[in-house]
Amino acid sequence: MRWDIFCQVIDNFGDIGVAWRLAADLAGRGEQVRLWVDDARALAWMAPEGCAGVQVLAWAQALDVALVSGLPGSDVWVETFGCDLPAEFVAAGASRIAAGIGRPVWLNLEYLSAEPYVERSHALPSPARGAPVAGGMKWFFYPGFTPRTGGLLREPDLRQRQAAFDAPGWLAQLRPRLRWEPRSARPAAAARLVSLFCYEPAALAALLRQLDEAETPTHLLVTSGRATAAVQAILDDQNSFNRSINGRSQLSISYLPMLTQRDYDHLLWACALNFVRGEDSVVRAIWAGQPFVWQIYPQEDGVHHAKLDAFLDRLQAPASLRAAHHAWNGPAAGAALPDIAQNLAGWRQTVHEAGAGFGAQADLVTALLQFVLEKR
Ligand SMILES: Cc1cn([C@H]2C[C@H](O)[C@@H](COP(=O)(O)OP(=O)(O)O[C@H]3O[C@@H](C)[C@H](O)[C@@H](O)[C@H]3O)O2)c(=O)[nH]c1=O
Repeated sequence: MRWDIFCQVIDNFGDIGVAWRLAADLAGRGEQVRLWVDDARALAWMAPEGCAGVQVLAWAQALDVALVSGLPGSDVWVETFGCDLPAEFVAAGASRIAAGIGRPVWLNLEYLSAEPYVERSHALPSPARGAPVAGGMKWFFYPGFTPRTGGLLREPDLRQRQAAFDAPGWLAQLRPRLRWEPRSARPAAAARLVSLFCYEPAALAALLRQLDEAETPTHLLVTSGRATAAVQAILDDQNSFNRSINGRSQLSISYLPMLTQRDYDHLLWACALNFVRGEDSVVRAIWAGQPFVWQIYPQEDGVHHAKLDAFLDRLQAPASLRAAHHAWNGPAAGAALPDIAQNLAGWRQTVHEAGAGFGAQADLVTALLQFVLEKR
């Protein structure tokens, strides 16, 4: 089938990250995908090699009815995260339908949540704005953690790639690309690797302090962008610097370049603990099977706290892992960060068991293909 996937970049990398992963997964299964995006800049580092079967187009091109009318028609329209399809694109599709040339299935791929409403809302229709198009219906497709949802993105070859992964070899080629933070300890060969992808968590200084004062060395691999800026802001602030990096000097810090999406997976597989954020990387952390702490995308009205708790319930997280998440996501005066070294083995077990359960369910693209075939 041919797919038109639309993506509007609001902020950060999750919109384009999810849209790209979906497009590439579909193409990997033989589907033809046009990905329309209003800001494709992140793809230059996320997926520099592109993907056979995925054509990236500028959103602005979809406003050109003549251009769209000249393209081959498609079988499925996907608007990611409620971005409305351009009226011009819908109009071009409507004339095609009026001429009896196909009728696309129109979907809205929603945000990921473990909350109960997802099972209730998944696969519900709603009257589409371009009513005569697509049978007048647009379908809500919700990713999720249970069989009554649309599932989680997981490429069919993921397990194989993971099993063949050579962590020491991958880390050796990464090393020359790292930028060492001179205010931290020198990287120790035997250090535990921890990756950090976050916004500005209130407990970041506490984490640095704990790792620095631990019994054993840690090498913190800090992702490019906000995580790097957040760590540097703590180190630059003399007060919190003194409070954070003043112990046994067990913590070394390196800054990563922007990694490709594939290499970000490799990072998660290579580390003994991953701090992840947003929608896409938390799913990748689950598949990595290593313990993780998730910083959920904060929403102004605070509704993300309920969303976080629903996720922790779904994970069957033990009290220590819940406390870690509450400290990591909490307000400045929130819960204390539990001792990581003491809890790591238990957290690994939790992630392992939850991942096995989620992995036994149909993945999102499998579910999506089946859904589209039913609605055609
Ligand atoms: C750090 C890093 C990330 N990535 C990728 C992994 C993911 O696909 C993507 C990051 O996306 P996320 O994990 O979702 O986190 P994010 O915080 O960047 O994106 C957020 O965007 C908001 C608009 C959404 O509402 C949030 O739910 C969330 O998705 O970037 C790389 O490819 N290379 C890297 O070096």
